[in-house]
Amino acid sequence: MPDVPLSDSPLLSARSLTKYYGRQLGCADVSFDIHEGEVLAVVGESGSGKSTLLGLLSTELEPSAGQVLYRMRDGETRDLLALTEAERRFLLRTDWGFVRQDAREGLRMGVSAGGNVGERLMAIGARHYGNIRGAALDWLGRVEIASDRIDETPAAFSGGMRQRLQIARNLVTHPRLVFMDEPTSGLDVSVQARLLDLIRGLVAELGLAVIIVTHDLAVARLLSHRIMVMRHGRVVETGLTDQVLDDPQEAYSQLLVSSVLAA
Ligand SMILES: Nc1ncnc2c1ncn2[C@@H]1O[C@H](COP(=O)(O)OP(=O)(O)OP(=O)(O)O)[C@@H](O)[C@H]1O
Repeated sequence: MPDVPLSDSPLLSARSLTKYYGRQLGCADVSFDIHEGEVLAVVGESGSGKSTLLGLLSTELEPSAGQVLYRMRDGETRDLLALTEAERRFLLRTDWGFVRQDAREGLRMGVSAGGNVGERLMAIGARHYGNIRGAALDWLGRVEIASDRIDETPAAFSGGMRQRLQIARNLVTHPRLVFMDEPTSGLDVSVQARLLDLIRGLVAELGLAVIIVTHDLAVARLLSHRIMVMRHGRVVETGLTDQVLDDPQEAYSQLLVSSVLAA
C-alpha cells in the first residue's frame, strides 16, 4: 500500500449518488470523499454498480439524484453538474485521467504511440513539435515502452503495452485524479504483476488520487488505501483496505473475501 500524506479537504465528494436506467437500478445512495494522493478501490460482483458509479463520477453519466463535488485547480469546490462545457472538457483532458479495461476505448488505435501521448498535450495547447515529442518519449520511457516503438501504432502492441501506453497518455498532463476501470483484467498473471507494480510506483511518485474499479481483491489490496464493497448498486461496507479484507464486518464482504463468491 503506497504511503502518501493526505491533504485536508476532499478532492472529490460523492453525495447520495443514485442512477436508474429506466426502472433498473444502477447504483443508489453512494457517498464518499477522496483526497489527493488517496487510492480508493471499488469492488463487487458483476452488476453491482461499479461501472455506473465511475460513469457518474467522471460525468459520462448523469445521476438520477445526488451530486459530485470537485475541488478545481483554483481551489474552488464545484458541483460537477453545474460546470460549463469548457470546464468539463478541461477536467476530462487535463485534470483527470481514465484508464479503461479495453485499451481500444482509451487509445486511438490508428495513431502512433507518440501521437497518442502527444495528442493529450496538444489538447491543452502544446504546439511545439520537438517539446511534444520529447515529452512523449519521456513518458514512453516511464512506462517501459522502448523509444524505437514511438512511431508504431498500438495495434502492433501486446495487451500489457497497450495498458502502459494508456497510462502514459493519461498521465502526461499531470492529472490529479485518475479513474481506472479494471485496468489489469484479461492480462496474463505476470503481465498483470508488472503493470500493477508500475501503477503503484507512479501513483505514489505523483501523489495521484485514484478511483479504481476491480473485481480482483488482490489488485485492491496491492493498490488501494481504502476499499468500498458494493452489491446490487449499494455500498455494503467501506473502510481501510487491510481492515476490510482481513476483518470484514458485513456478511456479504465476508463471502466476497473468502472467495465463496465469484467476484
Ligand atoms: N445502459 C444500461 N441500461 C440498463 N441497465 C444498465 C445499463 N448499464 C448498467 N445497467 C444495470 O445497472 C446495474 C449495475 O451495472 P454496472 O455495469 O454498473 O455494474 P458493474 O459492477 O460495473 O458490473 P461489471 O463488472 O459486469 O461491469 C446492473 O443491474 C446492470 O444491468
